[in-house]
Amino acid sequence: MTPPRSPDELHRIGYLGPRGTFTQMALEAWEGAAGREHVPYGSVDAALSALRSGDLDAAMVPIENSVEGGVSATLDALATGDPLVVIGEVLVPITFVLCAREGLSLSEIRAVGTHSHAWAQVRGWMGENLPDAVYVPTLSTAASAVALAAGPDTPFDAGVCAPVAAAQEGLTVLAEDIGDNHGAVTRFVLVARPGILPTPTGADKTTVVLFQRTDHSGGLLELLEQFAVRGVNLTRLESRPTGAAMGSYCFSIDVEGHVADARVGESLMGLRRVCADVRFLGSYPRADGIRAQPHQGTGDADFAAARAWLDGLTT
Ligand SMILES: O=C(O)C(=O)Cc1ccccc1
Repeated sequence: MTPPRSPDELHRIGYLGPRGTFTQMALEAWEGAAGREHVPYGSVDAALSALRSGDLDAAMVPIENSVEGGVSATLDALATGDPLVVIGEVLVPITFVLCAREGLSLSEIRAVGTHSHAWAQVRGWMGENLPDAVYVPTLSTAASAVALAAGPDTPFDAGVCAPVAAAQEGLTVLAEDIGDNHGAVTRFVLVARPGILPTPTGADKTTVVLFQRTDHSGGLLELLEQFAVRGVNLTRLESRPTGAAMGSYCFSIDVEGHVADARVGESLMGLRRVCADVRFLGSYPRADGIRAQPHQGTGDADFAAARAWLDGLTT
């Protein structure tokens, strides 16, 4: 099976479903969404497995939230297993409603179902308005709405989801805009099998996962200085357990710039020398369009001039 080589060749795109999730909104907001098949999956792992096995050409998954931080299910699935690469990102503003089947009032709610990231973002509202409600995890926000609409046998009597999911399922909205942080934004990434490298735009990001050779003092500093000395700015840094042993961590990092930018490429070469493994997870245009401002001595021309100078010393 030949992997797609350009975004035009992506026909079947999966997403964390069902219909009405924030991830579906992200996929619809992606500039290349039109004219492709959008396929819902029950979990991030299911969508990424389908992508790895070739059932999908790409998948949209949540990766980071402005309030709750990284989405571990996605970070861990990308850090291990057959390689995948990020080819695009989308930012979605998040608004939650509390919904239930018709006829139920707020005071009758005993248990609330939703995605763990949604629960973390409405915890304050719940503490004030439903302090005794039990939390029941669901695989997505829309999954709670679909379950409520399907019948009375749910382990929860209300759900937290996007307004569109409550409307689609014909549920009653008991409270609107219940997020504790009204400016919350979630970042979603479009992931594909290796083979597609979006062209540099000047406003790009690169994602990598770094595995250290040994645990030693200054180990993280040693990794970060590969970026620092070349003027590469980090936009996200998270440590995640590798699962190999207690205390064994890898670092999941986003930086400004494209692997084709000399300062980023040279940083990755430096990391390749000092790390046990560097997993390249793609270079792609930034959703916010913010252009990198390389400082003096770190532009492509500076690296090329330094290389020409060195070549001149040895020829
Ligand atoms: O469950 C959803 O709707 C998702 O797309 C995942 C999610 C959950 C909470 C906030 C943002 C994204």
